[in-house]
Amino acid sequence: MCLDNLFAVIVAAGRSLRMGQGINKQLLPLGGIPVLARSLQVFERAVPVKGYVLVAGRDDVERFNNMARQQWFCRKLLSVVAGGGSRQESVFNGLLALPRETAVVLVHDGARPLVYTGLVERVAEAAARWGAAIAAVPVKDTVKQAGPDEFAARTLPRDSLWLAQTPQAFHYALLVEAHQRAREEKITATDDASLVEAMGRPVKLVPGSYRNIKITTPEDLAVAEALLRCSPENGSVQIKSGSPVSGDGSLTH
Ligand SMILES: Nc1ccn([C@@H]2O[C@H](COP(=O)(O)OP(=O)(O)OP(=O)(O)O)[C@@H](O)[C@H]2O)c(=O)n1
Ligand SMILES: C[C@](O)(CO)[C@H](O)COP(=O)(O)O
Repeated sequence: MCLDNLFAVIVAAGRSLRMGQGINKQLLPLGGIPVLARSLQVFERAVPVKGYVLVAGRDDVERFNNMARQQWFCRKLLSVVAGGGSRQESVFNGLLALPRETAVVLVHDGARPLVYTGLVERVAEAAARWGAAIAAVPVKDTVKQAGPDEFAARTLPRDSLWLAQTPQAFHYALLVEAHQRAREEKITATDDASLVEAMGRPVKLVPGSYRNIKITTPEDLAVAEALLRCSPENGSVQIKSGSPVSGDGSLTH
């Protein structure tokens, strides 16, 4: 599938509970620019992206729309819609607001402001080719699965573990179907790729960047500030030796 009709959904309708009481992390300054503004600017600069829908908290729709258009000069912004009680619901609301001609859709967390155009484009290209693709990075720590009372029940084989990031990209019809089936079958997930996997469809892993962190707790903002002051724009991970790598450089899993 070609990338002629590539659109995006940027989700920013969460409650920022892990950041602290009464804070909207999307508007916290990062290097003097709001977190969300940084994320949106990357999609403004990503040439293949024709436009995007922003999903905001129900009480923030008008405010985010005004800021995006008047302060952040978001020319590709198609509309701002209200989110839902979960990230999954917010994504679905965004999908329904996209143009009918959408062929491939990118879904990105507004809380990941250090994303960069190269990663957006690579994930979109992989999704156009394979149907579904996500940015991901290899796990660096050893991961334990907890049993009851927080005793380590199992150590997971680190070589096969990746941390999913966003953007995540899909053939539009596939992602809409995955969300619709999840609603019917009461499947909930913390990322969109899980819903596609639940349909038995493969999801390509595209090497992301350890810089592409999600601003979740206060420490993340401090890390992001430090990252802004150092390391290159696109710190893509080096593909691990021995990982199955397909011709386009993305990884199978
Ligand atoms: N109902 C929701 C929940 C999350 N998100 C968005 O999904 C991204 C990832 O979610 P997360 O980092 O968990 O954000 P919050 O839900 O705001 O964080 P918390 O769980 O700490 O409240 C964020 O950009 C967030 O705004 C959303 O649009 N709608
Ligand atoms: C989609 C995601 O960013 C992939 O790592 C993550 O699952 C979002 O989780 P959150 O709890 O909604 O932040």
